[in-house]
Amino acid sequence: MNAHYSGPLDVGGPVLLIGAGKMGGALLDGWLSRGLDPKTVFVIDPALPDHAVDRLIKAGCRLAPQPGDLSNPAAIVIAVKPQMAEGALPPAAAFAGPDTVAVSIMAGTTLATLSAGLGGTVAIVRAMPNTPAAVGRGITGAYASSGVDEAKRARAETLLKAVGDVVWVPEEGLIDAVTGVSGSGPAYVFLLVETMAKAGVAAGLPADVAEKLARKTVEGAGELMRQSTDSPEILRKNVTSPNGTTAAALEVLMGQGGLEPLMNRAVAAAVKRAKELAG
Ligand SMILES: NC(=O)C1=CN([C@@H]2O[C@H](COP(=O)(O)OP(=O)(O)OC[C@H]3O[C@@H](n4cnc5c(N)ncnc54)[C@H](O)[C@@H]3O)[C@@H](O)[C@H]2O)C=CC1
Ligand SMILES: O=C(O)[C@@H]1CCC=N1
Repeated sequence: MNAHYSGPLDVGGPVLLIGAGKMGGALLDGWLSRGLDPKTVFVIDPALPDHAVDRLIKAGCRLAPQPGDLSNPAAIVIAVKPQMAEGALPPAAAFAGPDTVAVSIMAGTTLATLSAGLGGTVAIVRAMPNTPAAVGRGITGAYASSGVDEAKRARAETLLKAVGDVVWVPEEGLIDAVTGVSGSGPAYVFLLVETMAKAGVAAGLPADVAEKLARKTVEGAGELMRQSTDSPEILRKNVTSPNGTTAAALEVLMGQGGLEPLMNRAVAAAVKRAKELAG
């Protein structure tokens, strides 16, 4: 649970969510579980499956607002795929007003594109959350454009903190680096579990045992890191007996062609793709 938030969530006005898929849905769940009044939450998502629509209606959110239902909301959160931005920006522009902060979580989509699509006058925050947001343990990197005043920045932060922690970056371009490290990062960790399990099978373990060992190792190591004040480097050294088994494994992982150059290439590829998505 996020330690930085207390009291029912309130951003002083309605919130419009455009795109309620994996990330938009996780944000929405976070807002509602933190006490945001569902009657103040409007959702536009024309392709939501029926069960998701039913859930939103049961929760008390308002779907597919028409002009007249909503204007000048406190926040508009845009959570569609970057390739779908063209369809999402016109409704956002239609509902936005002088008091609105627009928060885009779309990878790659630049402030220039967002600003053009929103009519040039809307205050915009670019944010990059990650999927642990679904369990309130996300990390979001955010950048506020020059038109975002303190109150709007705080409002964006309140919405993003409902699903975890927030760090602000000083330049828009750094959002691509955030995407490469933490936005996409959960996939790297899940791949680590998959590959550890496969290596366990190669070492002779039954598949279910190997998966359990790999999964619980990453869960436990993550929790240990969370609860500890030691750096990841110290925690690693604590596992590593001189001349022992871990040292033997780390010689491979930390040697030439090991994890560091591989991770550098992986993150660089994600950053490059984010820039390509910008068009
Ligand atoms: N999945 C992830 O790990 C992360 C995703 N993101 C960003 O979040 C955004 C959404 O990604 P996901 O939630 O994974 O995708 P998703 O496909 O689960 O959700 C996108 C939703 O947008 C809806 N949609 C499409 N066109 C629309 C329109 N014109 N108006 C309203 N709704 C529309 C779709 O029906 C769908 O429910 C992307 O831009 C992605 O870059 C950011 C951080 C992490
Ligand atoms: O893969 C993607 O493009 C999105 C952005 C970060 C995580 N998922």
